[in-house]
Amino acid sequence: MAQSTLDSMPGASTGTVVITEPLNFWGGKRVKPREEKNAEPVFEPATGRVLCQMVPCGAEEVDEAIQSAYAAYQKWSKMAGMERARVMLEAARIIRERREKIAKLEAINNGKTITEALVNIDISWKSIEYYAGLAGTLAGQHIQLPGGAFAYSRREPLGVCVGIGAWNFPFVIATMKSAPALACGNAIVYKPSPMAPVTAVILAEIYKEAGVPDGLFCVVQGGAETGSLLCHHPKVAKVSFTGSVPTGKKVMEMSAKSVKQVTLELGGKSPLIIFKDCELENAVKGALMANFLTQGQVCCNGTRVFVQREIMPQFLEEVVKRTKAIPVGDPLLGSTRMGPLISKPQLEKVLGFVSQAKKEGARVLCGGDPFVPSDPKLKGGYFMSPCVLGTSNTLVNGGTAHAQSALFFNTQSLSTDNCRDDMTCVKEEIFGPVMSVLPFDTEEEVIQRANNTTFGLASGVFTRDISRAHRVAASMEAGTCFINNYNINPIELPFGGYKMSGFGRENGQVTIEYYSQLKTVVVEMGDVESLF
Ligand SMILES: NC(=O)c1ccc[n+]([C@@H]2O[C@H](COP(=O)([O-])OP(=O)(O)OC[C@H]3O[C@@H](n4cnc5c(N)ncnc54)[C@H](O)[C@@H]3O)[C@@H](O)[C@H]2O)c1
Ligand SMILES: O=CCc1c[nH]cn1
Repeated sequence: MAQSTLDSMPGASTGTVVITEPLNFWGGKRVKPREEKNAEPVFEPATGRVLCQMVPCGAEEVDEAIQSAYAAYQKWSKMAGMERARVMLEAARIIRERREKIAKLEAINNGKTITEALVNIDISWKSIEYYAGLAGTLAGQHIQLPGGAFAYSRREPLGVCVGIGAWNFPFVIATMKSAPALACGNAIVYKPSPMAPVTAVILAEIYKEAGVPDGLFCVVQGGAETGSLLCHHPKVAKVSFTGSVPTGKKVMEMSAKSVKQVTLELGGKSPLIIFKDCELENAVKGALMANFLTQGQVCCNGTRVFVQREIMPQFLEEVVKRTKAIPVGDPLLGSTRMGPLISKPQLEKVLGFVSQAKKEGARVLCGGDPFVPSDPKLKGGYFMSPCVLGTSNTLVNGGTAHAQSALFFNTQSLSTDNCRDDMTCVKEEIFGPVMSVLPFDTEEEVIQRANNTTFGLASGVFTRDISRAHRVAASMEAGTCFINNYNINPIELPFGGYKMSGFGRENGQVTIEYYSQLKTVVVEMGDVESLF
């Protein structure tokens, strides 16, 4: 049974898959929902068809999963790091071997293109390999004390951790949380997003096949209520959350009641700053990578694109030309570069942001409309054309933008900048394929404007001036700054937010700190000197 969903993948095409197997996993096996009455349909975004039913877990099921994780933790935490590493490496190997099938299922459930889904699955097995490599290195310190006494510290796991994930990177988020957690000797109960529930259970089966104790990686399905049960459970030591700021605040509040450790990976509205001395073609490519991966549904996207005024016309001409050329359509075709958004409400929300932007004075330079692919089976899908919002007087009235630059950008009185910092589309996270382009004049000004947000997940700068690049990177109030590229997030690099984009880190060595704790052991070698 474990393999049947994946086994149907090689021949599967968009609009053909229906999943009926249970999506919960604990005690080493898939578990049927106790009652089906609260089942929610999960849609295939490319077609609008029902892919499966997601049945939320109630209190008893959550408790069963956590008890099973706790039992597994008792065994796993006593194993040496090298022994854990061996099992994890086997899990990474199995994922690598099945990468095409898992990627296909991910693309069907999420709508991201198969090309991106394959990259995501590769990040996932690399994450497990990376933390397997660190598992054997976990160690404490020896500290000599006066009189022959000494102390040592032990790096110990936390216990049962909970992972709560967003829908945009379902398999990646499940591995990014479980890999460091397991390397440190913890067990983890993972709740995927109710909109993307199908691949977390595949990961659970793979860990089991690789040899983890039954219960070590559990999957409970559900939405807010199930998430809240997890955050309140007394046997849970830590909650690692990926999602929106409003939900993150709730998770923190609930976890505070029993003083659970928390990692929050939240949303963003990141700035990408393009100076006039940049290599323009790379800057344009960077802006597209910063905005349109996974249909723009990426937390660290650089959606506020600040372009130095002198190069705005050339930049816009090129960025609009390339955006218009993005092939939108069937996510399972190798030639597609943009699939559907995750859901109908998300599509409507994003289109609503575009309408609002127009009302507030922005000009749609391209896209921003519902898109109906020519393939009849995709008629019910949640597609839209990728959108660039910019300045009204570029690329209009015929003539090239370049020719118009003297008129509209070099003469103060004629410059009409329709994307402004106070617009909704520039202030709020849209989470769709919408790029807002804003002009700027000086470095000092753009740094101030870039940081003028409550978010702080990522940032980027394109310039050939090496000193400026590092000066700007140091000034950004954000967890990451990309210089002359964007959205490069290999597993070795710490990832996380400043300000309201969250705290704690995922990826990189530092994440070991967030899934372990130090115990100090003090050893007396002589007699006790008592004051009493
Ligand atoms: N920083 C990062 O690494 C990162 C990565 C991916 C997505 N995100 C962010 O996630 C958001 C999009 O994802 P989303 O729409 O799934 O976010 P969301 O906050 O709506 O949901 C995230 C998860 O929280 C669960 N949840 C909802 N209410 C809950 C509650 N009261 N208690 C416990 N759990 C609850 C959901 O079921 C889901 O699993 C965006 O803001 C995006 O920027 C951040
Ligand atoms: O949506 C965010 C995706 C991401 C990239 N690296 C870590 N999370």
